[in-house]
Amino acid sequence: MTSPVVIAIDGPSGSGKSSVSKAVAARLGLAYLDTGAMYRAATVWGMATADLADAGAVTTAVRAMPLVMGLDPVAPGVELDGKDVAETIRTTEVTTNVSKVASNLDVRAELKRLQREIIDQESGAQAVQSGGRGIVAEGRDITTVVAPDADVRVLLTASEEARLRRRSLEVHGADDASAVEATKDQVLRRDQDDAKVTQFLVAADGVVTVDSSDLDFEQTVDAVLAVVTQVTGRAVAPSA
Ligand SMILES: Nc1ncnc2c1ncn2[C@@H]1O[C@H](COP(=O)(O)OP(=O)(O)O)[C@@H](O)[C@H]1O
Ligand SMILES: Nc1ccn([C@H]2C[C@H](O)[C@@H](COP(=O)(O)OP(=O)(O)O)O2)c(=O)n1
Repeated sequence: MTSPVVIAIDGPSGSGKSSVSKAVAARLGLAYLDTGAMYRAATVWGMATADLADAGAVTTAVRAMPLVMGLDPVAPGVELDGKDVAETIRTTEVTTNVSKVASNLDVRAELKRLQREIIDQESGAQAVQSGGRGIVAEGRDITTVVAPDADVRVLLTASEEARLRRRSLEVHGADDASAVEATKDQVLRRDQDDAKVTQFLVAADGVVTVDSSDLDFEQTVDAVLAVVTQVTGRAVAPSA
């Protein structure tokens, strides 16, 4: 039996972190943690119970946030106060506001603590006992701050053009000039704001860069799986 593995994946908006990480976790039979979903849930909770302009009140709210993260890569799920908020956390209003909450360093400390707890639970002694195989965690600071000791660390990048086109297709169902323009705030402005508190544009020492600009989705998943095999020696089961 192989010991549990921790795979950390960071990258900018639209680089494919969430979709690729889910596919990698599913292929390897690992748990999946979407840390961006935790910042989004913190934003929903902050908007519902505090004033987002009041950093102290948001911190207090997030410390008491009744959040449950689903770790199944096929159906991850996010629950806040017993309610499924998987769709709410992806609304434009939340996307527009999330960087405000993510730039609060006390909120970051609290979410990092929760993220480490989940990663330990899926990769530590408890996981070995329960037959857990490990976890893929993705976000902006997983390779550098949350899990710098991860077995595999990947920075997933893509050109600005490719990222805008993908997000535009996803959100507006089109990638013509006006759809791409309407996506810029969600991608470029947000990356600019996020880059003030996290370092996800350049790979840190020991982090392998996978550039997906000219790869399709399956090729990107294969490229990340190849890094996993190269770094850990784990063979990847062929897809069904
Ligand atoms: N290599 C790729 N080629 C084309 N489209 C991709 C690729 N990787 C991801 N996508 C698509 O781009 C969109 C954004 O991907 P997502 O995983 O949400 O990015 P991120 O989590 O980095 O913001 C999704 O619709 C996804 O299916
Ligand atoms: N580890 C993380 C993950 C996300 N964030 C912040 C930055 C992002 O704007 C938000 C939402 O992250 P998410 O991964 O859902 O963003 P995408 O829309 O997939 O690009 O959370 C962070 O600061 N640190």
